[in-house]
Amino acid sequence: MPFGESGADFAQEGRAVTAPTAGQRLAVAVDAPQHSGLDRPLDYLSEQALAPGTLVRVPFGKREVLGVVWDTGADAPAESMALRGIVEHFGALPPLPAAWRSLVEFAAGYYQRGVGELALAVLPAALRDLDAAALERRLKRLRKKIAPPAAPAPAEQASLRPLTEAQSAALDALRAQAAAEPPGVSLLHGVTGSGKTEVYLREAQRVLDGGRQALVLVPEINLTPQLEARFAERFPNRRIVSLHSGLTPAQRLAHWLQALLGEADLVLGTRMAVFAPLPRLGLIVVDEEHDASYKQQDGARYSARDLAVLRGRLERAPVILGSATPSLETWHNALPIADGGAGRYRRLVLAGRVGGGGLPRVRLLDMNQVPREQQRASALAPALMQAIAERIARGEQSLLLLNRRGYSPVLHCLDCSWKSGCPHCSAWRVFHKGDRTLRCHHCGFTERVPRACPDCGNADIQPLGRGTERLEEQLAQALPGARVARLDADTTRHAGALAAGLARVHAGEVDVLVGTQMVAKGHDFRRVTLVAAVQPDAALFSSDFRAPERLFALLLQAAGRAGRDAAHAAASEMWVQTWHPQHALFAALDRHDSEAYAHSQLAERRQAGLPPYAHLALLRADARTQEAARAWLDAAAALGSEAAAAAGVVLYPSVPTPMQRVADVERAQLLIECAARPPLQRFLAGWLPQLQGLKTPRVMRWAIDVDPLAI
Ligand SMILES: Nc1ncnc2c1ncn2[C@@H]1O[C@H](COP(=O)(O)OP(=O)(O)OP(=O)(O)O)[C@@H](O)[C@H]1O
Ligand SMILES: [Zn+2]
Repeated sequence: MPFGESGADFAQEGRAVTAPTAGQRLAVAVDAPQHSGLDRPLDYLSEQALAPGTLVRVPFGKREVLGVVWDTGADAPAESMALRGIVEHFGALPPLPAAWRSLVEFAAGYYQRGVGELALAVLPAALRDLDAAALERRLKRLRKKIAPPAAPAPAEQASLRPLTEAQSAALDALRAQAAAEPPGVSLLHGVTGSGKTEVYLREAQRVLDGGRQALVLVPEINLTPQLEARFAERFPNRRIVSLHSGLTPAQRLAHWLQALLGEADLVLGTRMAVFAPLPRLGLIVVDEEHDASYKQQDGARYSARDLAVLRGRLERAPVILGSATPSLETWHNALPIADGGAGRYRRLVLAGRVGGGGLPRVRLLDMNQVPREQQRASALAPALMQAIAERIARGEQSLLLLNRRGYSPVLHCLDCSWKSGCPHCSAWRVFHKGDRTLRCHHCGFTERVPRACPDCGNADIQPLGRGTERLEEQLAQALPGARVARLDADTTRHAGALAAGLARVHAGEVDVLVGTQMVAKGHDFRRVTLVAAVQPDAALFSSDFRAPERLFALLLQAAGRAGRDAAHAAASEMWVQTWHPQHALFAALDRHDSEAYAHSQLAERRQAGLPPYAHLALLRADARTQEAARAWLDAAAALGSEAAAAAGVVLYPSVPTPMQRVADVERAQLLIECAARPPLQRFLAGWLPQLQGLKTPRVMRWAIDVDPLAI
């Protein structure tokens, strides 16, 4: 359907008036928080019959707000005369599809939010500021701006390069899967550089050729501009829109409208895009499905990966979860029941790299063997520095991963015990040498570096530990003439800086790239032959049970940036500087064996009764004092203890969160655990509304996090 016509079908000439005397009764979802008593859709009257999914403006208290017609009643009975009328409806837009409403309804129930709260949170914010007339004007402008796409060229297919055998096999399986009823979920488990993206592209092609829409989710779109470019290049005659938080409100609205109107063929976006309304949805891809950024960390704390799977089921669309290092949840789901798994997904394997190059050789550098003075003098052991110098001499690139930005994580006084703490958080303030500041990475509190120790006046205050800024400086000193670049949140603050930095690496204008995890993900670097993890040990002993899983994924991803050009693969290496070279995680890394590592981790999780063998939720409380937060959680636990016991749900004692104080707010949490999901869900649904009645300190906030990623 050409763009120019699509809106017109839905236009209604009349507008509903504010106070109808009779009419249709509508349940309208509006933004009202869970457990406010108004968290179910509210009843209104409309003179005109409106379909569920229609966007409306309704009076709410003293305001007029955006709402979504959720249900429609029969003709309004007499007593409903007291109901307020809607203000108007957005007749120029088609109603949001039923599957969209089902998705929101499920997500609200599962993550314990109000339906309206979630529905409105996932609609573009710009919609709230528009009335129906303004929206119509927007649509007109949009239609003018966007020329109808040229007909897809049939020649596209011809110029494609041949698939590898593994890619063909995976595609055959995916096609069989897509034709099945229901199509189900496939895990595309492909080592780094195995050509997963090509598989997504071919599947997207099939779906677009069939007149359907494709939804492709990526962890962080800004980190991988290359991926967007690849889709644009492959489908020059298709309309591709993106949805992510980097867009202006107007852009986001325009892209969302094109998705809803069926005008966008392919939506490429971050987690929020899982809620993009797509009337012709035919495929969902979740790239790097293990990535933690699929979990929303505030408001409705949903997992876009999990919702993508649900959405596929609701809309009978095949779902592809792609990763070189699948999450343990996904592993479990992809493991046959006979092998102790859940047998829900089908696993497709791309075992080798495109072009037949091998994966980089892993070299564990035992830091215990490095003399003290050398450790103090440089972040990199001499052998590693030497290896980098050799790369430079050969015209190859090296990539150094250090997950800490700034110059040093803390400053300290050599005389007294002063350290650069944050007065507002339980954290150190990081020394940034570039602008000579101490900055808190949690609350943002920033000050000039003091000239002398604030406690004892000693002028000798020194950086302790190393961040990316310091590593960059040391490399520049140790490798005179080398072109060293750094990519982290500090150097990429300005729009376009990251893309420009990556472009320089791709163009071969950089010899050594230093960066945080943003350099490890997804990039198809062609000249990198050495990757080094400078200081990965901290995660080995974290209190968070998921930390090793995340570290393993990060290191394997990082290793995957080396030797992607088969010509250089044989000489490519992944160095790891560690104090614990015997650790099982490194042994698995050494063999690039994500399968064995996943199995051993799953066995540990099973024994410890942790996800995916148990289901968790976290109740969090923020208050002025730790006592107040804990007292509230304890009262909440007391309220729920009987029902919990009856349901087989365990309520653990309240504890301070690992980062206890942020911006002068004390934080505590209470872990909730159950062996099965449904009783946990039922318990939460019964318990949380009761918490509304608890006596709450004046300054306090609480929130529930279902399937928390970090505990
Ligand atoms: N059939 C093919 N023939 C030739 N080159 C290919 C083929 N498929 C993919 N490639 C190329 O191989 C490289 C690796 O592919 P791609 O980036 O898709 O791998 P990936 O599995 O997504 O990797 P990662 O998980 O590391 O991001 C790319 O440069 C891509 O263009
Ligand atoms: Zn702070």
